[in-house]
Amino acid sequence: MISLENVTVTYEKETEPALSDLTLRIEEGEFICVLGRSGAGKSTFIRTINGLQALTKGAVYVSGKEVGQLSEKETRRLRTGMGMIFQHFYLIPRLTVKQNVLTGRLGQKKAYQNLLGLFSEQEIKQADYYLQELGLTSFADRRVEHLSGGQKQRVGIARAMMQEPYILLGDEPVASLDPSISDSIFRLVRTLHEQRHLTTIINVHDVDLAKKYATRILALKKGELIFDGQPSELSDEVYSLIYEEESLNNRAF
Ligand SMILES: Nc1ncnc2c1ncn2[C@@H]1O[C@H](COP(=O)(O)OP(=O)(O)OP(=O)(O)O)[C@@H](O)[C@H]1O
Repeated sequence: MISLENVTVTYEKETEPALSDLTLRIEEGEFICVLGRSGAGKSTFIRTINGLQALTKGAVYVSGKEVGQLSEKETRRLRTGMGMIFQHFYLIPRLTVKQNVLTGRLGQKKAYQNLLGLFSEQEIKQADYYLQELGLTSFADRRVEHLSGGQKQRVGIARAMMQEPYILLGDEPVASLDPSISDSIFRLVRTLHEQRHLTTIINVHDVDLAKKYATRILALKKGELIFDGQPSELSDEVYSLIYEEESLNNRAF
């Protein structure tokens, strides 16, 4: 359902590509974790899927359509179908938990409805449903600036689910959270993934989380795909390859 064909991204003024000739297919309903050292290309990879990243070469297809060739309207529809969760949550601090969750619907509404903050009864019911699913009902009227990191990420997930996405993308969603909270966030995401057959693609630093929750692991190193396999296939050798330091000889001083 998602395919990348020879995708290369080289940022302006950079000599090395951030993604180098990536070709792979992701099927509906997979739970993918993307591993790699800092700067390996994980965020760039996620952005190629939701069309936020211009490609230097190659093409990305989602549901058979080439992402870079969509009209504005089609791009908006594509993004509505993709929920995103982020390391820094990107919530609106002064709004309540429930108001933040409701903003997940804004992409599907007309501008005047957004301006007036109009939500239908059905949307409010849906927000209540996700608040409950994510254990946030008792926080619904609290401003998000007063929540803990784990609670904020649960709001982020509920907001993403309000889009009724068929793809969930996560860019280091647990990087600022402690290990037990990170595990509970992954458990929630895995449950939503299973209930809704969500295709889920998440960047993560923690290899144990990837092994515990993913159905498939990808690893990037300097923009190249160096591992694509089942969690059980991620051996110590592969692990070392992903995370080894560059040798001093190869380092530019
Ligand atoms: N806007 C940009 N302009 C120039 N170079 C960039 C830009 N964004 C990323 N890069 C470079 O591209 C490479 C890949 O970056 P990317 O953010 O995709 O990696 P990452 O694996 O997500 O890293 P991290 O785990 O630190 O978030 C890095 O060398 C980075 O410095």
